[in-house]
Amino acid sequence: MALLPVADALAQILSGVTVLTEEQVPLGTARGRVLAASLPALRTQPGFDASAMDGYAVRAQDAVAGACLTLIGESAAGHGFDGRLGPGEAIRIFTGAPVPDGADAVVIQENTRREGDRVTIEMGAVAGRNIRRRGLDFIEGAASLAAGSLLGPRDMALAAAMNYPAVPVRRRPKVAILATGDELVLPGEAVGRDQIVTSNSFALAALVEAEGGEVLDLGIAPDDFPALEAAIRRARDERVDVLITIGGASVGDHDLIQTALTREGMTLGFWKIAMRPGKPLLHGRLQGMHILGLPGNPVSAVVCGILFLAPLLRALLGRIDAAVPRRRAVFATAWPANDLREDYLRARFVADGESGPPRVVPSTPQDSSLVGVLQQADCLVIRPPHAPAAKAGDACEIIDLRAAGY
Ligand SMILES: Nc1nc2c(c(=O)[nH]1)N[C@H]1C(S)=C(S)[C@@H](COP(=O)(O)OP(=O)(O)OC[C@H]3O[C@@H](n4cnc5c(N)ncnc54)[C@H](O)[C@@H]3O)O[C@H]1N2
Ligand code: MOO
Repeated sequence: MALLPVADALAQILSGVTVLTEEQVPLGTARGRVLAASLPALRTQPGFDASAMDGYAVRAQDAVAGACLTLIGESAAGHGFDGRLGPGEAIRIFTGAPVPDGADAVVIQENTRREGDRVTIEMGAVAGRNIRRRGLDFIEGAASLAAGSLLGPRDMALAAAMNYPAVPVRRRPKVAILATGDELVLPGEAVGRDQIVTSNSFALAALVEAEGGEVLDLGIAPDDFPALEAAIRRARDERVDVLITIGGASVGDHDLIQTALTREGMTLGFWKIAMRPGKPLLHGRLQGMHILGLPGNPVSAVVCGILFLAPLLRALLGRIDAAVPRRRAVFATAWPANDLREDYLRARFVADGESGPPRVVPSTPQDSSLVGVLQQADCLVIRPPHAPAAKAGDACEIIDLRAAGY
């Protein structure tokens, strides 16, 4: 059976996505959430012409160098001056305070000399100088935050300044994670002679949380149908949006996950893709659930998580930037030709101080069981199917794992 190309597998997963419903959350809890609607400004900022400096509000035509003006009052932030500035007059003003009617410039106090209620201008004023015009920042009604954006600290500042006490965001996707295998124990448990510690469940839970999802941890199921089917039913009963299974996806006698999922009602989308690591990836739907059956090898599970689970979660959240970003790099060493599977090589950047695209060295060995190599990697080098042998200096495409926060 021909293996499905990586791009087709991703397109198939994303084609079945319905964006999640929206909910209102208090602004203070909205960091990391995805906006469900664009937010127009609810006010104009600044709402009045405001001083950018501490000094004196003046009429520029009066405040020439050497002029002596009469001080008639004060305008402070939160306490503006009620009257109007007349010819030959000045008003003491502070940063953020409303510029009084009649004034058209602010002279900073370092450029003046003050004696009682007299202010001598030492450097002439320029009309408009040191004044932030009303609406300089944003205007009421103008759309400033786009639907589908992920709210970070700077977005929070703008939403607050625009006067939103709460914002409409997408519901968090709920993701069940099921590790499978008789050999698995949890970190800290006694590890028998034939056993290993589950690592994938932790990587994938972290990935789900980093992408704004909520994890339902289904723990570890042994390689038997009753246990697997009970876990699948639990995910279905909890109405999760995505069920991730780890392991048991290949062709061995103990690889039961596809049969268990099918028995529980899954409609298979695809199984086996032209990718290394990640060949036995499985995708299907069971009622409302998206199902991703990830291979058990730790690198395969994590790379499939980055390539397929992250975009799936972003699509469910309606994110504008659903694709995992790729960038150009160059090989710092030679690398052999590729076969029919699209390869995602764990690689490190060469810190040689040179400018230009990053130079990368694929790690050796590339075995998909190596958690240590994966953790040390800076990026994944993408090798298209049948890519010819590369020599040092040849261009390549990478996923920058560190920049992506993975
Ligand atoms: N005859 C063939 N054998 C295999 C093929 C194939 O095409 N023909 N594909 C290989 C590829 S590629 C992969 S990838 C693996 C995937 O196998 P499974 O998805 O069935 O995974 P398991 O056999 O259950 O486990 C593989 C490996 O990973 C370890 N593992 C499993 N779960 C975890 C976990 N939660 N944390 C850490 N490590 C885990 C498990 O102990 C095994 O060592 O199949 C190849 N075989
Ligand atoms: O594709 Mo498997 O994922 O090479 O190790």
